[in-house]
Amino acid sequence: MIHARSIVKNYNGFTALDDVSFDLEDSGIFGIVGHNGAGKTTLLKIMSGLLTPTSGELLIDGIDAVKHPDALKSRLGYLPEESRLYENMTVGGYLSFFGEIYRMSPEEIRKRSRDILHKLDLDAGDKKLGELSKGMKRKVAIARSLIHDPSFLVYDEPTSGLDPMTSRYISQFLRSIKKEGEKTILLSAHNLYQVEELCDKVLILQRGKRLMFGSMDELREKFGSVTYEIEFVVSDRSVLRGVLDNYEESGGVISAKVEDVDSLNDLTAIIASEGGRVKRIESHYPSLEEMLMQIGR
Ligand SMILES: Nc1ncnc2c1ncn2[C@@H]1O[C@H](COP(=O)(O)OP(=O)(O)OP(=O)(O)O)[C@@H](O)[C@H]1O
Repeated sequence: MIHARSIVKNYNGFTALDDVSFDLEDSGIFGIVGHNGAGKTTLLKIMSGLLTPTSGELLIDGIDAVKHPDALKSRLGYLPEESRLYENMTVGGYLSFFGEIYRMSPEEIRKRSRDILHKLDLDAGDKKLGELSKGMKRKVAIARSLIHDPSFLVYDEPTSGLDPMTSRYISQFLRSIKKEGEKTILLSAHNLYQVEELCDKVLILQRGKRLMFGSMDELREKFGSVTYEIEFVVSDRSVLRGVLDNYEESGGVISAKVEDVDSLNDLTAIIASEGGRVKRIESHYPSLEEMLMQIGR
């Protein structure tokens, strides 16, 4: 469905994207993450035909998006990081304006606007766009991206700057679109918990380069840093010397973090041989946030 090959983008000699490739075969939600300046917006703009890459190939649904970005237009719904709305228009007027650009009939526009606004739980009445709250404005921008029922959505930071309730609502809304199974959604986000929760695949960019790409499970595996939390009791703590140096104790129960499975096996063998008892072992997989913190800029 989407094939990106060796995408490079130079801005006046500065390389913002450096040889980025990936393939997406199915519908679903695909997240792009990375620190500030990693190249997320640049990649999303290229994906939506707003920016031409310096080199590289991009095929979306068989369309060459580098040579024929206009051919993508009717299939694409783009949500920029900050959308400027026409302050004096009403929500209905605004959606009609864009529906007409996509040559939709007044009836189609009315029906589609009603459905989308209902799904987004947005009832702005006759208020002008300039009078709406930030969350409502974001919902209007999302409604606009969907008015022509595109199959491919490119959302730059869809929930940035929104309160937790609105942000959650938009996440759920994206999940409901995903459930319908007809659209591919590409999004960038700094809210990494949201990305973990929503996205089928994640691309991690670091200074313009593809650092990792895959499902959360694949990323965790590649990262290879499962740690273990263990709670146990053992009467003679001196047996832990050299095996477990840092631990906490409360009410006779020792709790500790163990960095790998071999150390965990060594520790549980000692506990058993000393007549102790393991109360709990939990594996801890790194979150996307922990991965990005470890990766650094
Ligand atoms: N028009 C431009 N001219 C020159 N440099 C640019 C331009 N647009 C972006 N850049 C540079 O390209 C790099 C990537 O920018 P981009 O906006 O794609 O990053 P980002 O990952 O979206 O960042 P953020 O998370 O802060 O939004 C940055 O170093 C930025 O300064």
